[in-house]
Amino acid sequence: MSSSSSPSSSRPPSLYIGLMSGTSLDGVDGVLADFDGQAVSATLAAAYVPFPDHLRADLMALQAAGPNEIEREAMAANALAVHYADCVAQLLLQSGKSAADLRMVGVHGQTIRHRPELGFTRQTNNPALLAELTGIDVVADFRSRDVAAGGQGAPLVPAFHRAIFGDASQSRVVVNIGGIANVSILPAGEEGAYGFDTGPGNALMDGWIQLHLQRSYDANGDWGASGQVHAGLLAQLRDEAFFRAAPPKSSGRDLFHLDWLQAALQRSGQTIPAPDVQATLTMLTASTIADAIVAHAPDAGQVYVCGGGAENALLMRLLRQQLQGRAEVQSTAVLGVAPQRVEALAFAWLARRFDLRLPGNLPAVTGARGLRVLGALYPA
Ligand SMILES: Nc1ncnc2c1ncn2[C@@H]1O[C@H](COP(=O)(O)OP(=O)(O)OP(=O)(O)O)[C@@H](O)[C@H]1O
Ligand SMILES: CC(=O)N[C@H]1[C@@H]2OC[C@@H](O2)[C@@H](O)[C@@H]1O[C@H](C)C(=O)O
Repeated sequence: MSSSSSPSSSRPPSLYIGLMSGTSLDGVDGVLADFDGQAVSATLAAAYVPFPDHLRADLMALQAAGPNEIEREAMAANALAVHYADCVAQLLLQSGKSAADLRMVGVHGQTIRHRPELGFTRQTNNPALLAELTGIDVVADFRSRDVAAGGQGAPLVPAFHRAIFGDASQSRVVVNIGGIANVSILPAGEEGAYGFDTGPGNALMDGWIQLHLQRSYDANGDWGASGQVHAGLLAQLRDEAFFRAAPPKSSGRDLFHLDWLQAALQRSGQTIPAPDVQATLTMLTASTIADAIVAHAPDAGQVYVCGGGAENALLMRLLRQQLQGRAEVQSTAVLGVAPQRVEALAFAWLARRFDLRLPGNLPAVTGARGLRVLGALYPA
């Protein structure tokens, strides 16, 4: 991938925006990318719009059952669309493009419930409002069709990781550490990409530091680094059926939330200092990712990390420690894509797939009955 100027005017518009707001609930990451055929040819702009505290709190409250949910969800969806539109405006400004130059916006929405075993996953959003506010065609709801075909609807990024990070001669693993973590296993060559959610990424660490220090995340992992990993608590946390389950598997805040942690703390029967709990949660994320790699990609020598977790120095150190002698662990930045841009770029890529009516899922990853075109169109 390279950075380049505007596309040739002799070919049809090939500019897409991807917007991702993930399980961390921190805000929306956006990119504006150009495509050549099916492949990303350049990223022209990147932007991040943080959510205000009240929207974050409203979205957090929607992760579990509560009163008047329908209205609260609808209002949160409207507020989200306004922030998405703000992100689109920033991307247009940065790149010097106008809405008319754009082909589509691919927007993930905000996961507020993920229950594929019940036949649904819900990414709340108001794509009609986003189309109205931006004047650009919007593609949304990328997960439902895969779930309708019997799949998990997640993770979706392995197909994109294969397209952008796959290598002809080297086996690679890409790890996305957002609120939840997922791995993509990319054997050398074009075939056989595989992947699944490994469990918590930053979500529990974020929740714990918020509870104790009222900070939204543990910058650099400094607070965790001031504590000691508690072996007993780590064992309690790792004794979760999800970690032992065979793929296909996906997860969310439906399972990994603060009450899940509090229950394990109670079972441990001890009062553990808060920084030690943070150190233990960081080790939980690192060790469950490493276990997944060792079990499913023992020969992959190169591990590339993306998502906000790549910024957590303690987490990266623990992951390197866990994989020492097996794999080199680096950020996707060394492959030319900043770690915080990867997921947003994935949704620009999924919008392009939709536009070309090409499948976006990998049945081997999600467990769907077959390849499916993902997304629904809201014309400008
Ligand atoms: N400097 C930093 N130090 C430590 N952690 C960081 C730093 N910057 C970001 N993070 C972590 O990354 C998180 C955001 O990551 P990201 O944007 O990948 O999440 P997301 O889009 O919600 O992901 P997903 O959809 O994959 O769950 C923050 O909540 C925080 O925990
Ligand atoms: C249901 C849902 O929103 N899942 C997210 C979440 O965040 C990380 C992990 O869990 C992954 O399964 C997925 O996101 C990425 C973008 C994916 O679909 O690949």
